[in-house]
Amino acid sequence: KEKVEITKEQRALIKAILDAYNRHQIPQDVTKKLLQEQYSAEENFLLLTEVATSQVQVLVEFTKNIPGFLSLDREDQIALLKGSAVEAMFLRSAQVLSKKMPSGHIEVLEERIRKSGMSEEFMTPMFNFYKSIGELHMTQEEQAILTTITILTPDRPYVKSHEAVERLQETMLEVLRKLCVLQHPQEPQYFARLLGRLTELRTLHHYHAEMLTSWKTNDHKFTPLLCEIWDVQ
Ligand SMILES: CC(C)NC(=O)n1c(-c2ccccc2)cc2c1CN(S(=O)(=O)c1cccs1)CC2
Repeated sequence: KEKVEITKEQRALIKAILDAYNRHQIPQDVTKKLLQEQYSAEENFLLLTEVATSQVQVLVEFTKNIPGFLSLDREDQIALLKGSAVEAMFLRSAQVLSKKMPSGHIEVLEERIRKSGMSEEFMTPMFNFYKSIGELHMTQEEQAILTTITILTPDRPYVKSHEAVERLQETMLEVLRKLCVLQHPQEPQYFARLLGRLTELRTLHHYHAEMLTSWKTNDHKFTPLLCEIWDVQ
């Protein structure tokens, strides 16, 4: 039986990331709006745009607190943010939905999301992903570090210093591996299941790109920040 121990440095890393993750949350009022009275598909779309935009702002702030991120090449920092924004948004959405919410809130949120002009074939994989994340019952640390690993993916488009990013990601992967062994001793495959979710995230990223084109054709407007981070228009 492997004796797993988290080093002092790794504990400091976990603390830094968890603090940043908890400090940079989407403002409650923005997500609360999603729960208010009945909206039309158009209004739901606008609300999601607002929530997604605020999530990107939160993502940028969170990323700046990832140890080592700001020492990366400046252009690589942008490439990593743009490459991971959609996946980080779906991960955060899944975490929002898997949180203990007052009964009925989840259903209302799901209803708002379903009725926002999104194509049906995108709904199924998206809600399957939310469900598969919810079933993992991730701890806060695991959520924060999994988001960090997603951001530090070396093979995003236009990343130049692949090795520098890979080194940072490997450090985070080792921390997550140890956390999984320590926090889920009965599930030896838990770490592998978490990494499997990252693969599922990439397929959602692909669906999302297709969605954007369909929204564009139906003349849906996005905010300048979403257009910038998603390379739209
Ligand atoms: C919490 C934030 C990050 N989640 C969020 O913005 N959601 C949520 C969501 C999930 C669970 C709880 C609350 C909200 C569902 C969807 C989005 C955004 N996208 S989108 O970015 O493609 C978008 C499409 C049109 C305008 S913005 C569409 C799907």
